[in-house]
Amino acid sequence: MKDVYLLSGFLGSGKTTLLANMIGHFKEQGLKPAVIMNELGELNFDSQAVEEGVPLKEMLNGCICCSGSEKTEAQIQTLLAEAVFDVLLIETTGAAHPVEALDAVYSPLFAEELNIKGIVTVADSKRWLTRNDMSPQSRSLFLEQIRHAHLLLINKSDLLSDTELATATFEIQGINEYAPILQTTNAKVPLKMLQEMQATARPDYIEKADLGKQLHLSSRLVDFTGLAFTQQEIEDWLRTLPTTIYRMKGYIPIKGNSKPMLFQYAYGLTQWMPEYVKMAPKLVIIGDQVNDISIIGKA
Ligand SMILES: Nc1nc2c(ncn2[C@@H]2O[C@H](COP(=O)(O)OP(=O)(O)OP(=O)(O)O)[C@@H](O)[C@H]2O)c(=O)[nH]1
Repeated sequence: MKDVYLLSGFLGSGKTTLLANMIGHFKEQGLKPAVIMNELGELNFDSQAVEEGVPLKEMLNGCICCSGSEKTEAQIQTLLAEAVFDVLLIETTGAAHPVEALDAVYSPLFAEELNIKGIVTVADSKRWLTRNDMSPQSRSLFLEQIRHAHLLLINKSDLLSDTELATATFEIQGINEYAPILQTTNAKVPLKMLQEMQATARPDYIEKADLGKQLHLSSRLVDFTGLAFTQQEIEDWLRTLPTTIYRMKGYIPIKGNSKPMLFQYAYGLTQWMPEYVKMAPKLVIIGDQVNDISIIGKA
């Protein structure tokens, strides 16, 4: 399995600086990192931060979330097919919502090959103190990026006084009490903290994880091999789920159909599409407390 890290944070918060640090860490361990970066502009200046020899896919003119998750899926598939790497680092644009970013990298097609370690959010501490000057939309995105992080860096701590830093840390911790939180300068994070991240609910992990950890935004892969449902049964099951299940995608075996149907669920809306290739009947579920929900057809 290849570990995947998503780097989230506002424009200029220090994501590229973190990316360079992480590449250094993994190389020291003898691991080969690959990188997907995306920029809103025409030219990606940040890619200069990635050293030569690191497989790099750039997505220009869009971000992971709004250019469609298919594009990211295709890029990851190309990387898996063509490049030799152990760890995948994905820098999202500052405008990316973390749920969308996670959604884009979690496909049933390669769920068994990738181990999503989670989202590292770089929070610009200086900006945090002046967040009330931001537009309501930007401020809300800033909060979402903090709320859904699996590891939180309170970066640019060198620009704050001790009192300001304590205030920022206390306030940010109040929004996300589950993620480990670290005050950083130049996004310097110890390798151990990265290695301890885990956002994928695998059976062995579910048993071991303590309750606090299970509250994170996480994903879960369900295998429907040997089962079949009617679309109505699935729709009825969806209505029993909590609103903190944000997203599902995958292939669901339907009674009377020889091939599982492509299924998408986002914010209460479902979409069914016939699939002409026989895909493995697997479904990815993304949400908070994803381990706790009961799965249709499973005891
Ligand atoms: N003072 C200070 N500057 C920092 C720190 N971390 C990063 N910077 C600087 O902040 C600027 C932005 O850092 P980047 O790493 O490019 O931030 P980014 O989030 O990738 O920015 P975008 O790609 O524009 O979204 C750079 O000039 C960094 O050198 C820090 O802890 N303290």
